[in-house]
Amino acid sequence: MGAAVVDSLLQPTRLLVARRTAPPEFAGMWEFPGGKVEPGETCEAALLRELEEELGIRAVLGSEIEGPGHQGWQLNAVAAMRVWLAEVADGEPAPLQDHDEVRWVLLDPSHELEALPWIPADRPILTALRAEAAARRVS
Ligand SMILES: Nc1nc2c([nH]c(=O)n2[C@H]2C[C@H](O)[C@@H](COP(=O)(O)OP(=O)(O)OP(=O)(O)O)O2)c(=O)[nH]1
Repeated sequence: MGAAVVDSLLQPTRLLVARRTAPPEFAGMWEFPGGKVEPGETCEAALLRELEEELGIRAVLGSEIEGPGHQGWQLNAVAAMRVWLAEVADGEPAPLQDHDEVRWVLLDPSHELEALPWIPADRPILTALRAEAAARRVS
């Protein structure tokens, strides 16, 4: 599962993005930090653990960005990923594991976000995230 770490769950304006170092077909591409559930873990606990291991942060989770399927967002023929909004509770995000760079980017306007070479399967998730952020924006 993945985390859409934003600057504020209440009024998200920036997203924390991470650049993968492996495997070769995804190295250099940007993604939502996260990873797989270990035996006996809930999805939420696994996500919090991955954020700590990968980025050195303690986070609080917000709502799930619901995907079209039961398992969330389809990544390829065999894998899917559920994604939660999250906010940093403690620590400064750093690329400790699996990534070589992390960056805060504006959700809207989206040029910077869209211009990054994302893992292609993540683009529909970005669209849903931006729609959620726009809905929360106080006008
Ligand atoms: N974490 C993550 N994985 C993604 C995203 N988009 C995407 O297609 N994937 C793919 C890449 C991998 O093939 C697969 C799972 O990656 P992963 O990072 O959770 O798993 P991993 O086996 O590399 O590492 P781990 O669970 O041991 O931390 O999902 C994304 O936004 N975040």
